[in-house]
Amino acid sequence: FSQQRRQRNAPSNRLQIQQHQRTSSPTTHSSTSLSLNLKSSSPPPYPVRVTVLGGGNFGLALASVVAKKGVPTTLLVRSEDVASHINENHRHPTKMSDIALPRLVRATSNTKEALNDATYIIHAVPVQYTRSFLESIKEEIPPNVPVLSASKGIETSSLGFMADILKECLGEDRSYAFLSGPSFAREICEGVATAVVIACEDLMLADDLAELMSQEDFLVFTTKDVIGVEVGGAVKNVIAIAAGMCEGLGLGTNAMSGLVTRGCGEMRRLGIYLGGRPSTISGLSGVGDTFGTCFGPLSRNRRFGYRLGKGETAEEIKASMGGSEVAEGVDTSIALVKMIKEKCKGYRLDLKYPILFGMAEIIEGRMKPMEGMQKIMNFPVRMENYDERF
Ligand SMILES: NC(=O)C1=CN([C@@H]2O[C@H](COP(=O)(O)OP(=O)(O)OC[C@H]3O[C@@H](n4cnc5c(N)ncnc54)[C@H](O)[C@@H]3O)[C@@H](O)[C@H]2O)C=CC1
Ligand SMILES: O=C(CO)COP(=O)(O)O
Repeated sequence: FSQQRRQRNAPSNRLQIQQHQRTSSPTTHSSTSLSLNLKSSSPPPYPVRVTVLGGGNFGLALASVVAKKGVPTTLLVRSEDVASHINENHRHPTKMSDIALPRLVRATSNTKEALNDATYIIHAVPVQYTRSFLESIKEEIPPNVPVLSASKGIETSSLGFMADILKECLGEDRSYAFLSGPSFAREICEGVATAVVIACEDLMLADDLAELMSQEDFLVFTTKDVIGVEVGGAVKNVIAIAAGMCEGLGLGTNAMSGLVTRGCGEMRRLGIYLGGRPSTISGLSGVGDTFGTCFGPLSRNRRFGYRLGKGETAEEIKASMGGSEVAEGVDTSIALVKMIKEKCKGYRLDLKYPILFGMAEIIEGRMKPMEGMQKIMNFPVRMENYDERF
């Protein structure tokens, strides 16, 4: 990565970001919101420009984070009208439109203009659209520019994680990093304290990105465990659908807590099987994000599950969302089960991953939500943790 940075005329020393109190106030910070007041920093001491791919809620949030550090940030959106609206009004016309974006966020629908001088690219396009989107713009993406992905899930067509899709679309030689953790776009934009983790095999790049984004209210940890982080981000959305469904069915706190805990057990089992670390699964991107998504009010996946529990079908709910918002857990649930069958060896995988398999059946309409819950609850007596046997 140092070599890549030199190629982009940046100094080869690590980012030396001075820390001082932020002078500007967050955009629409409510007086009751918790701010950690930890730190703030000036922009990096050499020219950095960040391009964010994806004008959805999370693209807007991450563009705001970077711009608040004083870094010019370009948001690539698909519609020229949306770009003009953002540039004129400093807010998105429909997504979190009550929230003002920092002035350093500029939007464009012109791919070349967005990408030609990018130092870093942040990818926040939903997983299932990622491949076609990247294929359509990849000629304009300069070589060597590192990509930080913020998307969570598994592609239904390839059964790959974001790391696989990115390498297939943009090449094995480029550096990739992955941001995850409990981080709802709206709370980030409101300046409410948020902690995330950035995973990258190259810890120097993870550190640089963490320093680029860290500020008061946005705390960034790093790890080398890419697979652990990606498993957590994908599986927690499926667990969130299950948690929402539990609530929609009118089940209580005991049932929901039991289900979420057992779901985290399946996440841990899969993560370890695929080469992730148990500590990553119990960290921000695994259990941490599961807490936020299952028990907080903001999750779209949880809302999706709630409606399933109330009797709507997955197709009806998807149709009502109209493609303007994603609940990544829906497609990921189907992909997860196929991927487990393909990659994990063993007999009766459905007994090893009863919640993940059960949720896929419910989402595909092969089992009713209450039937699925009963199946999950009626398991024979066994030890709580399989690792206790060793
Ligand atoms: N919204 C949030 O709070 C968080 C979202 N994420 C992740 O970020 C990723 C992006 O999610 P959001 O920004 O919330 O999306 P969103 O639900 O706000 O919007 C979906 C976006 O997808 C874009 N889109 C639709 N069809 C497309 C296509 N064919 N090609 C390119 N783009 C297309 C639309 O422009 C739309 O803005 C997801 O993987 C999500 O799991 C991660 C953490 C928090
Ligand atoms: O990943 C998220 C928060 O960390 C967002 O979750 P939802 O997509 O369910 O809203």
